[in-house]
Amino acid sequence: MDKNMQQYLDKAQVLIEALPYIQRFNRKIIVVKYGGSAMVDEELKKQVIEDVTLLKLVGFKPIIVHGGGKEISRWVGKVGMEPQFINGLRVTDEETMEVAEMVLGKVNKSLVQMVEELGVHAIGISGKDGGLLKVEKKLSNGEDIGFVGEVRQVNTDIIYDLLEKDFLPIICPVGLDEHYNTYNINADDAACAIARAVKAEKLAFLTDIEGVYKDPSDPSTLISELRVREARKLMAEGYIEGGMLPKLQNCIDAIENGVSRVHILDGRIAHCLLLEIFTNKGIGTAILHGEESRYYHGE
Ligand SMILES: Nc1ncnc2c1ncn2[C@@H]1O[C@H](COP(=O)(O)OP(=O)(O)O)[C@@H](O)[C@H]1O
Ligand SMILES: CC(=O)N[C@@H](CCC(=O)OP(=O)(O)O)C(=O)O
Repeated sequence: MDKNMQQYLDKAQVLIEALPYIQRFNRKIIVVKYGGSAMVDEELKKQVIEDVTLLKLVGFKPIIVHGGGKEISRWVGKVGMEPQFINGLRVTDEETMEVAEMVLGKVNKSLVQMVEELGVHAIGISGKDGGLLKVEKKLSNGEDIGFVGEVRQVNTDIIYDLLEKDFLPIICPVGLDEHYNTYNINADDAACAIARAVKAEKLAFLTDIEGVYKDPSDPSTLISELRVREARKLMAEGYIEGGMLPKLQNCIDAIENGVSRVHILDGRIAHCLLLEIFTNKGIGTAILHGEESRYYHGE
């Protein structure tokens, strides 16, 4: 067989291998939390958007919930303020809230634009639209950190309507409280609340690190399968810091509340989403409820 023919056959084989996964996830909701840390490289950003668009085109129902923490910090710095975080959450005064909402709105529409360019219709909304995310003030260990919201209610109607009309929803983490004040929501919190509310088949957090390390200073301690009780232990013992704290808390929350599969993936790896969904490579960290394996039965 000539070399060209072999290459075509290899490509066909890849598609055939994807078949059981396409069947498994057909019409299923997959929430992709796309973090600001994994948005800094334009080429990678394009690949993430291509992956999500492909998921949509093969019959899944992806929803993107995005962050933009790095970009917000850059703009907060530009207006002469110092970004401040407590336990991975941004201390958000009125001025910071204004900057955050502007930046998140811009990120939102840039993602919409990229999906549209690929020929799929996306609708970008914030948690304010259609009463999507109703919040209460969130405290950090009892401390007031400003306009930081905890999601109390998700209006799933708007999400289902968009999915039914075949739009790809792209959601930014800003919400309203009962008095219609604007709140900044950690994007991991928003993604988890949405995944729970729609009972997503999968929630994937795309970030800028391989996954969860037992010891963040030693990459050989990457954990492939992390059980809820181990995750709690790691947090209690202080192995989890910064932005990984809300992420892991949300992973636990999601897996304990009806989301079937929860993963932390390295958004710096080209096409990490496709690799995770369509192959048995086992990249990143899978958060598991009990003793089950991250690999589907029979694989
Ligand atoms: N034990 C740990 N394992 C992996 N990452 C950790 C750990 N502890 C802290 N981190 C930090 O968490 C960061 C990911 O959180 P964050 O920067 O908020 O990402 P995102 O913007 O994608 O939400 C990593 O870049 C890493 O520096
Ligand atoms: C309250 C809070 O921390 N809000 C986050 C919202 C954006 C976000 O979460 O972005 P990443 O996913 O890129 O970290 C912030 O202001 O940075």
